[in-house]
Amino acid sequence: MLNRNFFKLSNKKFSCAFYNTHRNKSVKTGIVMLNMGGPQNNDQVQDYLYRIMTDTDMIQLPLQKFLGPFIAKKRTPAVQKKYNEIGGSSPILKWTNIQGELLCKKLDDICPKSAPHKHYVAFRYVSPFTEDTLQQIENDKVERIILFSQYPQYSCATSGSSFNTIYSYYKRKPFPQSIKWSIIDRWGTHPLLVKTFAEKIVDELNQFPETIRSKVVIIFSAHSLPIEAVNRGDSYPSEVAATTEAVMAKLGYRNPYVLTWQSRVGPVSWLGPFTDVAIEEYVKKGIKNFILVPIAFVNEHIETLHEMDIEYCQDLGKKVGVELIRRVAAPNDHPLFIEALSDLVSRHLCGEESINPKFLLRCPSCTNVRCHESKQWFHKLCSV
Ligand SMILES: C=CC1=C(C)c2cc3[nH]c(cc4nc(cc5[nH]c(cc1n2)c(C)c5CCC(=O)O)C(CCC(=O)O)=C4C)c(C)c3C=C
Ligand code: FES
Ligand SMILES: [Fe+2]
Repeated sequence: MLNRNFFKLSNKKFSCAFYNTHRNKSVKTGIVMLNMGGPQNNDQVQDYLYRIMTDTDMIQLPLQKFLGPFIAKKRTPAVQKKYNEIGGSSPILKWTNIQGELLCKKLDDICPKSAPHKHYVAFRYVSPFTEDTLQQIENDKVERIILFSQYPQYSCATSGSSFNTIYSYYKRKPFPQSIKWSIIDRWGTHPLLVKTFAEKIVDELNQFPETIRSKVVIIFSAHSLPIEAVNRGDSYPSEVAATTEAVMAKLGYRNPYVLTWQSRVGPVSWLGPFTDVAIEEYVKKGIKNFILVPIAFVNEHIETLHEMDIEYCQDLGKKVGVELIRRVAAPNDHPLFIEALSDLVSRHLCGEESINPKFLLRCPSCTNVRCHESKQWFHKLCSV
């Protein structure tokens, strides 16, 4: 039997204080920070790419068992070179640990009854792997777990793959019945996340001469998705657009803006318009001042530090004749962003939310059996 009570959906709004005074024993709470992760050194790059390119939740390729490893191997030297150019490793682990520590410190203050809170990093394609982290949580005898996707916008390729991995892990081994579970699957329009981006954009806008400031084009750029996934009904494109609109609303729509897509990989069609093409085409149209905003990831990574900073701002900007282009930093350890994280988690701890009904609905054209089984499994967890 699974422990399901915690998942009952409730419209009741409890304050943390109310909740805490009605609990008679402290709980030790694990915040599981789900993400794809990035290689810590050159030696990890090929395995990392292999795991991505053979993950059928992430991408579906013809003859994937052969083509996936082939692309991974072929891509390895170029990707190693990129990581070398940004310091030799992906900063995702470093930032996730900083964010987790700041988050738990805040939670210990605002929700003392569920303290001590401890963050766990659960990566999909590199250590610390999700499976090892789940085992660690059991070893630590954690009483309560918040599964917290670190992708603000939900995609079956990213967040979905992480949740499916948790399902697959427990399909193979006994489920720890004593643990209470809660899920944060998406949060792309959280007011404090939106405010974080808006403040960072204003900081960058202020670096432009006043005479051109209002004309600077804000390019919101997110990792692209294969067209096949878009047509299947993956909600990521609309959720990224929702974040973009919320940020622009916060800024009073003061500048022209556009949403574009970057980082296409492998021989499939990807959602456009592409960020590099947009920059080039706007310059041709006489628009030469830009701010780039990485809107779909919460910490620096290869795509901000290499693709945006080096390939777009530096190399492409020079080649096509950009006047000024600046990149907004990822949320990282911005205090407002840490507030956003702690607000999201504390709502779960206080019983206001446990799972989002949208999480249980598959894409209209999903044929992935693992999605079906995984959603059913999470649904059982939710219904008593
Ligand atoms: C193979 C298909 C891929 C899909 C679909 C995809 C979607 C997707 N990815 C992110 C966020 C990130 N991806 C990152 C790296 C990365 N992504 C893919 C492939 C797909 N991503 C590869 C092969 C790689 C490795 C790098 C490369 O070969 O270029 C990263 C960076 C990690 C780091 O180490 O810094 C992020 C972040 C999102 C949000 C997304 C959307 C649905
Ligand atoms: S691909 Fe979206 S639910 Fe399966
Ligand atoms: Fe990616």
